[in-house]
Amino acid sequence: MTTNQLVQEIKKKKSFLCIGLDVDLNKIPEHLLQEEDPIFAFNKAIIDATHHLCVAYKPNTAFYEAYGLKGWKSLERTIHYLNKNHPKIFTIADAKRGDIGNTSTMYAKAFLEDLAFDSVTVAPYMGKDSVEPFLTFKDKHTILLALTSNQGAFDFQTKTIDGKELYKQVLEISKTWENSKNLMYVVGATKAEFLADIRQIIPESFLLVPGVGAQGGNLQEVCKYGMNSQIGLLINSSRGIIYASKEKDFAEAAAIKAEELQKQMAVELDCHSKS
Ligand SMILES: O=C(O)c1cc(=O)[nH]c(=O)n1[C@@H]1O[C@H](COP(=O)(O)O)[C@@H](O)[C@H]1O
Repeated sequence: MTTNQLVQEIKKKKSFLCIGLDVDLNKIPEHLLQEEDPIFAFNKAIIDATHHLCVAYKPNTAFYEAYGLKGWKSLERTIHYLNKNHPKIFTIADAKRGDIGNTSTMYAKAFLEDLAFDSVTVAPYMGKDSVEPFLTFKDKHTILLALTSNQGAFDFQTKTIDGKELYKQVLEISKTWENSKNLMYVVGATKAEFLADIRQIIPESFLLVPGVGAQGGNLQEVCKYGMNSQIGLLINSSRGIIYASKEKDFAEAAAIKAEELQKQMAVELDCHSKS
């Protein structure tokens, strides 16, 4: 999917919501455990109930890899279901990969070619040659970790090296890489106060912003400092939506939570279009 297509969908649905499909078998309704593939059954119900409210889904691959081959099969079924039934929805493999060049090429093939996600999250720590293989795929996107939502972000990312914070160097240096137009960046919603500075460096890029809901990030703050002329934001919530209920009404409860966020986003989009 191109960035333009994503922007069109955001405007059409009045939503820049990304729903995180982080499925934990201990947290899903018990009746689903009788299904042949409980993870896919859960995801399908969540997708069927929420697809009109969001523009992206983000399965975090850890939640699938944890269940071995069965988990990988559930991930494959989920992405196939999305690509077949909702081709205009942006898909993110949250895999946080990155390695020496030839290995990164294989990671990129796994997520962008074989599973056919629109994008994959990548760690920048190993540098240019570890990220560039992901950037060669046409109309696919590499979402680079810039300033993450967790407390550990202050261990390295905000440290000053050669007179500048490390996360700012990630943003500046990655902009110079080949096919950098295919880059998006992760900035945690819990770090909204950094967004004004971040927008100085990457005014045009899309940001994936996790951390609203369970981690306490504030949607309005993120919009105030993070929105650009093309909206430029995908705000993710995982647990806050998908585990709204552990009963048979889990999908309806998820839709209610998703709609709450979508409505707040519609207000932000209205204000933005008038300003
Ligand atoms: O790359 C991510 O998506 C990510 C980056 C980050 O800085 N913080 C963060 O929470 N995430 C992911 O976003 C999701 C957040 O989930 P909830 O806290 O349940 O909404 C999880 O899949 C995290 O792995």
